[in-house]
Amino acid sequence: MIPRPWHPDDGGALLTVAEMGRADALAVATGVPSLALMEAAGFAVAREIRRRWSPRRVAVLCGPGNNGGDGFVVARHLRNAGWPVSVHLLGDRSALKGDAAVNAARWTGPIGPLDLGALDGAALVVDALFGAGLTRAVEGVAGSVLSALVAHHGSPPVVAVDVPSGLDGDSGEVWGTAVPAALTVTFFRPKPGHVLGAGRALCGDLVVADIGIPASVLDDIRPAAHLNGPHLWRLPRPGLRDHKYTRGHAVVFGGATMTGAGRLAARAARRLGAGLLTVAATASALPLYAQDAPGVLCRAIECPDDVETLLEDARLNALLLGPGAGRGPHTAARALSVLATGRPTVLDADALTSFAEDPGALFDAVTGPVILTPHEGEFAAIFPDLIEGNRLHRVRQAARRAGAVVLLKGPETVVAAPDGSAVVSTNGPPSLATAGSGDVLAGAILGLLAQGVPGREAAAAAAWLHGAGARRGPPGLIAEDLPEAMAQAAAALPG
Ligand SMILES: NC(=O)C1=CN([C@@H]2O[C@H](COP(=O)(O)OP(=O)(O)OC[C@H]3O[C@@H](n4cnc5c(N)ncnc54)[C@H](O)[C@@H]3O)[C@@H](O)[C@H]2O)[C@H](O)CC1
Ligand SMILES: [K+]
Repeated sequence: MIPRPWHPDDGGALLTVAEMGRADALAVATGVPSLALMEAAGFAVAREIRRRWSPRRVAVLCGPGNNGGDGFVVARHLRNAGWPVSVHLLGDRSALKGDAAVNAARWTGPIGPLDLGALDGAALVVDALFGAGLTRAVEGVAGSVLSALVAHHGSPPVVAVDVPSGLDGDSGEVWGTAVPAALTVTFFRPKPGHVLGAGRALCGDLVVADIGIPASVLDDIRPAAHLNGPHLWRLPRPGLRDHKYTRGHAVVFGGATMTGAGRLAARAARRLGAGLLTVAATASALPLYAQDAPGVLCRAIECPDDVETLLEDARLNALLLGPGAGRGPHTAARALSVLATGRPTVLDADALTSFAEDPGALFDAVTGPVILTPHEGEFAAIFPDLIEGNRLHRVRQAARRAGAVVLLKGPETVVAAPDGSAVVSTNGPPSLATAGSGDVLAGAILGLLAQGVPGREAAAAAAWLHGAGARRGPPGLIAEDLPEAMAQAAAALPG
């Protein structure tokens, strides 16, 4: 039975290169010969090729390590199926070791050198040059071949073994040059680099093949990163005995002039199930909030004392500050008052940038469950030393430093918790890049917090529903469409 190709919505663990190496070793320790793993890997790549293309001239480019070893297995299976196959090796055959050497010996055809001539007449190229072992930019003749393949713009199509050569499997960043693949076949579980940054586009179709590594190895590895999906969290479902007072009472601190952001957040919180929603804003702005949604409660706050009085009400169990708040000391001061309650709190937008001069003041004030929801610019404002490099590492470090869940928005939204666990969300379509989309996301998290969903799960679930809701919407999606679309996506989930 050919396994259904893995789809990003399948979710599941993301294994770093090191974790994948441990999975390999644990599998071997359970009695699975490493040679069997290589055979299964190469067989899977050949199988996926044969599923997609009719027989044609294939050039298999083999590197000096086990990625190259996989390539020899691919070549053997394609030739056994009657395909015309040529193999081109980087480096000397005598330098091959272990399973790669065994499979080079099992290849009974000629082994040519890796050079630009290897591509002549090829109607398909198998990239088995470098995989998990890549440690630096590919140079020399291999670099020239990669550059030539890049220049060919996918003609002939390239099939990458494990990862496209040149791609860092952990970060999705490129070491110098990397070849865009029409198809990437990886093994056991995807790597962060398959779903982050440049890696997402470079991989083309991603197939995650089962090569015989028992899933039980994950119990030992305990992977820190997961692809987001409904299996990671549970949405609250109101029961027969529930009523508005049992489904939480959320508060949106609304802007005095920019009221749109607060209104979107309030709508999202209610659509995600908050029982009661109070908008706290200046008296002059309240009519705008009230007329927008009759179901919203309004509370005038004109000064810090009014905020303190409001927060004395312990029924207000989830708080959001930031959308439309305006950047400055007044917003920072209000954020500190909100954080002092220790109640589940979402800080977004200006509630983050207002601490740009002193991020430590924000982090020191975090005592309860707090979720920060910056986009890249707001992230840079409060984590100025974490703006370069591996996205997963950056957000993890930020979460640890802040002692809060950090959700960094982008084409791949990353949610990290202070304990190092992280979730990558890749289901958000480009249509989410529209004004107000972030306000809706912050409000959705608030709505789930109000119903008792823990911070990390609330952020992950909201991020996933944000993408799923947007994908249900029209291409010309506007933020106003999102709360209801997200509620529909939530309703469509089983259980
Ligand atoms: N369960 C598994 O993980 C399986 C993995 N398989 C395949 O094995 C490769 C990883 O093999 P490895 O030998 O560790 O590394 P590579 O083949 O990716 O790299 C070869 C070798 O190249 C050297 N090197 C690194 N960077 C450069 C560079 N820029 N220029 C030149 N040389 C470089 C370095 O010494 C590397 O060791 C994995 O991707 C899978 O395809 C198993 O076959 C199946 C199970
Ligand atoms: K490769």
